[in-house]
Amino acid sequence: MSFGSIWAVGAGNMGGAMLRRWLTTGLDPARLTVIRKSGAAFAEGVATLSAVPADGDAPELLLLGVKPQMLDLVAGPLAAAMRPGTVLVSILAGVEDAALRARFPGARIVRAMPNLPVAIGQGVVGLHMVDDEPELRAAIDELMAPLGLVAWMDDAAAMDVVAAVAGSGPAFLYRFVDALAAAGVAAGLPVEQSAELALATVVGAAAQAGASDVGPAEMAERVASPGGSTRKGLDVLDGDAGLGALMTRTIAAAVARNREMAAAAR
Ligand SMILES: NC(=O)C1=CN([C@@H]2O[C@H](COP(=O)(O)OP(=O)(O)OC[C@H]3O[C@@H](n4cnc5c(N)ncnc54)[C@H](OP(=O)(O)O)[C@@H]3O)[C@@H](O)[C@H]2O)C=CC1
Ligand SMILES: O=C(O)[C@@H]1CCC=N1
Repeated sequence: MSFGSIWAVGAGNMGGAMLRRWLTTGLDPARLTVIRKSGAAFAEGVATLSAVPADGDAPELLLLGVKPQMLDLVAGPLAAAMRPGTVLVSILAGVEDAALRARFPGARIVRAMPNLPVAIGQGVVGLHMVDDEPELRAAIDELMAPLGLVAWMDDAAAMDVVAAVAGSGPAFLYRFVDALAAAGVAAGLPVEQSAELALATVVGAAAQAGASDVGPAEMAERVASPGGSTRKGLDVLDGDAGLGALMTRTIAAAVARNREMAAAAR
């Protein structure tokens, strides 16, 4: 990895998942300092602090992983501690490049939008950088590669959509699993068995789709025998008020909230 020293400010569900994956794929814990509100130990060999050190050696890379609403609590002390040229990777939903630049003058800013499956190397990380710095881009690619699929977005506005589709996406899928299980119960399956079958079905189907050389639409066709029961179910999902309309509203609501958080940070 090209970055010698890393500070992570915030190491909760998302920041923590990224850091743990980096540690399990070879990041030397001695190069990482975690700064989190509680100061609770993060991982063996990783220095953990409860506040930004006033006189510490500024890092080469800063991973900003607090909630967007906490940005102004940490920005002042962090900006004072950073050196010109520090790379700041922000995973804050919504918060735009200009808002980060205003708070961290002199930093080289990269926005990243990850999701929780990065913990097992099967996540998605959307990336956006305003400045054209090919070397930095290559270093960020190398940093993110162990986390899963990496996708650079040219358009900054697309990051709010990436946050909804990929960042929030796992939560939407978990709801689908629960809804499938609940529907199974409503149709007569025992509660625990329905939950087990629904989860195993989604895990197996997702893994197969991921390994397939045909798209999900064709995969669905292979399940639906002509005149069979899957077609009847798909007719419901594909209807006017079906899954397409529901997902459009779901993503629109999440994107709108990301844009609200962006506005609040301006
Ligand atoms: N959760 C997700 O799936 C995704 C989240 N994100 C983004 O990640 C960011 C973090 O979200 P998430 O991990 O879910 O949130 P969490 O609440 O799980 O983690 C927040 C982290 O911030 C730390 N923190 C809070 N206040 C301070 C402070 N004043 N100084 C230093 N550290 C502080 C907390 O410390 P402590 O550990 O001590 O409590 C914690 O480590 C958000 O900006 C969100 O938009 C992006 C994509 C997906
Ligand atoms: O809910 C949130 O605000 C963040 C953004 C993407 C996933 N979690």
